[in-house]
Amino acid sequence: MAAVLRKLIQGRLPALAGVLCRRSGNEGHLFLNSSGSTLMQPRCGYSSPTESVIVEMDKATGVALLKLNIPPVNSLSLPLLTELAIVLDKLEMDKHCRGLILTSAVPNIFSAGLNLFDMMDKPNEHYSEFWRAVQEIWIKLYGSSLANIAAINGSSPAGGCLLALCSDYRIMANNPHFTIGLNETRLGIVAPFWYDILQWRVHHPPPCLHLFVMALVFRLHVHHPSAMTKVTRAYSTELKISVSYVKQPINWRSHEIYK
Ligand SMILES: CC/C=C\CCC/C=C/C(=O)SCCNC(=O)CCNC(=O)[C@H](O)C(C)(C)COP(=O)(O)OP(=O)(O)OC[C@H]1O[C@@H](n2cnc3c(N)ncnc32)[C@H](O)[C@@H]1OP(=O)(O)O
Repeated sequence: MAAVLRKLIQGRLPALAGVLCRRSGNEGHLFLNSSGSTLMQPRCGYSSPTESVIVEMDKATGVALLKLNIPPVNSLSLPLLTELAIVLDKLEMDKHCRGLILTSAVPNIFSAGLNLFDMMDKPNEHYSEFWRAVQEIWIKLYGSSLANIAAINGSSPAGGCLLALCSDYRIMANNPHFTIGLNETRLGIVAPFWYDILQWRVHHPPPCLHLFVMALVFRLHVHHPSAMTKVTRAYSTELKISVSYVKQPINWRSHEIYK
């Protein structure tokens, strides 16, 4: 580990971090894994062929539990990012799925962030594909129509922190040995500008909280229609504003950047 970090710090890391790659438009691969075989034979709903993302679907609640399962540290390699993207697409299209919880099957580690070996000594084409895959995960998780929660059950530096920030809610195990944050700046990696957007959302939670409150209001409305009609009307405008904040990076204006 130390040797890898030293090599990166010595400046051999290609200055590709933060470069946003254009989408290649090859979304046709969505239901194939990186080697081209079909994906996700049913196992509690879904599973990825290499089990690098374990999916346990609770049919009663419609909540899918996604466990990253690439020991030793769940580093986000191109194959893992690709499989995760495919699983997310599949869940998004499952009309029984209402939400997902992203966690880790590896003890004490949520994710070590981007795979350092995917960022060194590779041809330029690889870097393009890799950063496109990173960006895709951001778009898919943050832009998901499913409620998503990160259950951070271990250390989660850099890109691991990204996964957590992409979720609607974050819950982290209370363990002083678990770390989270942006250590990648020490390696000279500049997080892309959209990372700021994610941080902004976490540091400015009112819209998200507001949505939560609104969900409760609507629920009350269903059970006590007469009492709640006025309240619901009063909040409906606010709700629209909140939704636009919460899903801000995927509105037409910002989405255009990634076409
Ligand atoms: C931020 C999001 C926005 C945009 C993306 C751009 C910015 C993001 C950049 C990144 O994500 S860069 C990656 C930064 N990540 C790190 O620097 C993590 C470094 N790793 C650690 O801090 C620790 O390994 C640990 C995750 C806390 C786990 O510690 P532990 O003591 O349990 O394990 P150990 O250090 O012995 O590692 C075991 C094994 O795993 C290999 N390893 C660790 N991290 C990575 C990694 N990111 N990529 C590839 N491989 C990794 C490590 O080399 C060891 O392998 P070995 O046994 O063969 O030596």
